Amino acid sequence: KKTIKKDGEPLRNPPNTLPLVGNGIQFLQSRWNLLEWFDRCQRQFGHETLALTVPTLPPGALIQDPKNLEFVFKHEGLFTKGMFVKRRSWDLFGNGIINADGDFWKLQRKAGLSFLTTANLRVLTDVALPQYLSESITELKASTGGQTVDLQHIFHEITTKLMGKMAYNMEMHASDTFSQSFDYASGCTAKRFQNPLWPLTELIFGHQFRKSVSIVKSFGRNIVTSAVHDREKVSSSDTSSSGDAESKLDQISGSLIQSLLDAIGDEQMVADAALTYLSAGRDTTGQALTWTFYLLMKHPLVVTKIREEVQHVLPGTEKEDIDPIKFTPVTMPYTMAVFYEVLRLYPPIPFEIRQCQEDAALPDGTFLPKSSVLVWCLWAMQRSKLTWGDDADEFNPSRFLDQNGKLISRSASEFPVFYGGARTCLGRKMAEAIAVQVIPTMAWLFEFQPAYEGERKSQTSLTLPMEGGLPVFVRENGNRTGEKS
Ligand code: HEM
Repeated sequence: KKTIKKDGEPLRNPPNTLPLVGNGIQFLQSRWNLLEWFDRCQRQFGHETLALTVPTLPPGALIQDPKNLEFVFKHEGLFTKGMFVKRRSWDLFGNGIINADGDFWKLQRKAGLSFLTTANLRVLTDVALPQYLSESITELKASTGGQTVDLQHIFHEITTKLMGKMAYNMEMHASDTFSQSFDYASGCTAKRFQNPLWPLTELIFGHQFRKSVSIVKSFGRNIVTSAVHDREKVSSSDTSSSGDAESKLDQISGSLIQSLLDAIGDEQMVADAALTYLSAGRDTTGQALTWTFYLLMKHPLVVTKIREEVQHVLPGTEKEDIDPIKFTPVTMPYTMAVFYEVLRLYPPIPFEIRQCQEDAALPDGTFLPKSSVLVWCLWAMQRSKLTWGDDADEFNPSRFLDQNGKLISRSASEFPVFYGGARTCLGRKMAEAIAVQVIPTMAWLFEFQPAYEGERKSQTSLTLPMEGGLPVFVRENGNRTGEKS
């Protein structure tokens, strides 16, 4: 029987590997402890590839070297999600793009590309986002009387409304039953990757999970029904429009679901695809904004610099004059650097798993037999001093800027937050467009103070939601000069 080897020898084991159970007990820990354990692996072993063993599961390897990751990105067909990932995430995502390979993946990717066009992103930045941002600002202004506000909810609401309207032509909210059921189901799906006995555990404790999945699936069917209804309405009505901002948004609303219906046809599969896009688009971005403000509250000098950038782009701006449309990745390099630095330390997708479809050899000489499982932990890799220097643990947005203040781009293998190669994230530009408007607008208008003590952690999920949200006190920022108050 072939085994994972390097230079004819088994790989070294990570810390806390036990006889018989290998890393099985380790994986049963909470998400937060697991992230810390992966971080210990990179601190102790650098870029070395390590063995991961869990009884009953295929042999695994933990890769930590960007060179190995580059190889994985270049050989998408060799390292796919495979049955290991699909079996665990099937209930939630079915045939959705995150789970799909081959032609069905291509169809969904093509539909996504026709949704995320430059013209549609322009409607997002010029019409939809300013509108939803302004609704959140109104809510925050109404909360300056000393009550606590959950910023994670505020950001989740912005991204939910955006995806709901633009992708599906539906009004969606972060507090919808669907959203809560999805969060619960996502947590249970993540636990399946940590617990080899999940089929048994769910047989006994899986009632709530099954209920949540059923609510999520029924919501997916609603999205499709509503899209089919929209189609019938459009074909029987006059489609001429005035060309004003509101009608531009109406024209493109639902373009993702319509492209999916065109490309796939089968309504159950379209529902799976729609739910997957919804999760990919709104959760990641909402969470990234939440961690951004968590870090900004700890780093007031960074807030000052963001405000200076606002002043530079909008000179003479007064209290209520802020025009977020002017904030773009080109005009706001410092804000972009802040966003990238947050993504480095708090990657919304903190782990990745792939399965070898054939025997393979990594650039560092590791041999992987067919069906082996390959794991990398972005959370840990992006804290590596070998890749990011001695200050890798510090929040330092300047590492993404050159001497002239221009953004430095890092290779996908060193900075894999948006993945790399053929399956690189389709929504990167959308996420950046949202971040570059939301961060400076909120930082300019408000002062946030923590309404919690200690550190915030992530709850177990497929992405990186903050456990318990981000409760803050809000007050309006009286000082618009960009200087520290
Ligand atoms: C900060 C925000 C975001 C981050 C960090 C992020 C990260 C990622 C990562 C790591 C993957 C690869 C996942 C995997 O296959 O295991 C991915 C895929 C994907 N992302 Fe994003 N994403 C973000 C925002 C968005 C947005 C706004 C959209 C818009 C709809 C989006 C759409 C997608 C899609 C469709 C895929 C699947 C691509 C494929 O398999 O070909 N993402 N993203």
